[in-house]
Amino acid sequence: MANILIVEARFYEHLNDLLLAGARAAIEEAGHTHETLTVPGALEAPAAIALADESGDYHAFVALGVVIRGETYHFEVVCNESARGIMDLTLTGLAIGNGILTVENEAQALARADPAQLDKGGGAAAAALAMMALRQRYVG
Ligand SMILES: Nc1c(NC[C@H](O)[C@H](O)[C@H](O)CO)[nH]c(=O)[nH]c1=O
Ligand SMILES: CC(=O)[C@@H](O)COP(=O)(O)O
Repeated sequence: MANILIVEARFYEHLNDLLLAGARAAIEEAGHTHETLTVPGALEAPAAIALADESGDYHAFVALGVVIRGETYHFEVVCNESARGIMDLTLTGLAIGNGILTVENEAQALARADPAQLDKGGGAAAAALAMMALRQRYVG
């Protein structure tokens, strides 16, 4: 049994609740345990994962959140830098599934966050578990 940390960037309460439900269901279905850490936004997710990894308590990580385009360039910064930060961590060997949605509007977010629809939270958890298995195979 593995212990998975879900790091949620809680910018939109109702959308994060859906993403969390999907991710938790996928982890429990696979027979693992999970904890949840909440940060203000997607830009804080990579650092939270890096800090939590220092504990040695987690076998994999799932990043969840929703970034919806506003009026300014900040959308690109939040999307690109959170994704880059997570990707950089994966390249150091961490097993991470990225479930941070980057969308144009709330309707797109809802369709993707809802476990009964596209279930991107569950998909991110599945990706984290797949990478954890890969890490266990090659690193031990
Ligand atoms: N606009 C969204 C943000 N913005 C906040 C940043 O992620 C960050 O918390 C802030 O710049 C302070 O460092 N975050 C989201 O997750 N989603 C958004 O739509
Ligand atoms: C993705 C964002 O950071 C966005 O919510 C910010 O909105 P705005 O660009 O209108 O300030």
